[in-house]
Amino acid sequence: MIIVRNLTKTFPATGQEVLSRISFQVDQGELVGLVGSSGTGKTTLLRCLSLKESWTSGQYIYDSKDITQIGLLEKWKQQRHWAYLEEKPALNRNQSAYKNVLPSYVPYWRAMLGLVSTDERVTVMDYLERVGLLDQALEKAEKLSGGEQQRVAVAKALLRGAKVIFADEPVSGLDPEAAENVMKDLKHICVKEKVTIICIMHQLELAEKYASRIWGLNEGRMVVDIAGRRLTQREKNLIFS
Ligand SMILES: Nc1ncnc2c1ncn2[C@@H]1O[C@H](COP(=O)(O)OP(=O)(O)OP(=O)(O)O)[C@@H](O)[C@H]1O
Repeated sequence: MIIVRNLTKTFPATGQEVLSRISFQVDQGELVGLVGSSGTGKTTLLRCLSLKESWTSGQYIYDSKDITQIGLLEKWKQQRHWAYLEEKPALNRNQSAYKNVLPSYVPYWRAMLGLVSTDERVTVMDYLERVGLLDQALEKAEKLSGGEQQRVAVAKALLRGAKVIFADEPVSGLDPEAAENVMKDLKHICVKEKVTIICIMHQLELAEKYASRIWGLNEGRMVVDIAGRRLTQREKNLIFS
């Protein structure tokens, strides 16, 4: 479970308060759709939650541990339970999906030398199957569609044992069908693997359809925090006005 109290972020260079006293609670296995107009602080919120960005103030509790009180080493260990999915996954385009995923499960040097046991190979293939990529496992990453590349990134996160995935617009740039498929995958993973996913979404309809929780940000404030469903016009006005 994640509990955040009064998260505030000011960038020292500009003095701009980008996030203002944001508080929420998220249970394990939730799929949170984070929506809001451009420049309202969605990426900054995701980066703060994944500790890629420092907090100006606030309290952060994850699995009953107060993250705001722990040292650098503990924070680094904590981050290993989390994965950050970029809009465009950083994959080795000349390597197969399988080889891209392998180092997330076995040490890099063993993956490079091919020193992989049958058990490890089966586990990696099993995870590729879970994200619907079994048939494309040996396909070079450059041959995979945008949606399939996102699935490779998800398989990597799952193999690393990620309990929380922060996804920065994972369906941006995908055609509508691919976007729906990625969202279905993410939803499936939340339910089956009990992974929590916090996902920036530009398409409100997808958030309404797939998210179990919707957060609306407006000028750095959380103006809507509701269970996933169609938003009322009033809620849309609060977020997008
Ligand atoms: N490193 C930084 N230093 C100073 N200001 C920043 C920095 N990063 C972001 N900002 C500012 O913070 C505000 C929120 O930016 P952010 O990228 O979080 O918004 P967003 O909602 O994700 O936007 P978009 O939907 O366009 O990606 C913007 O005004 C931006 O200029």
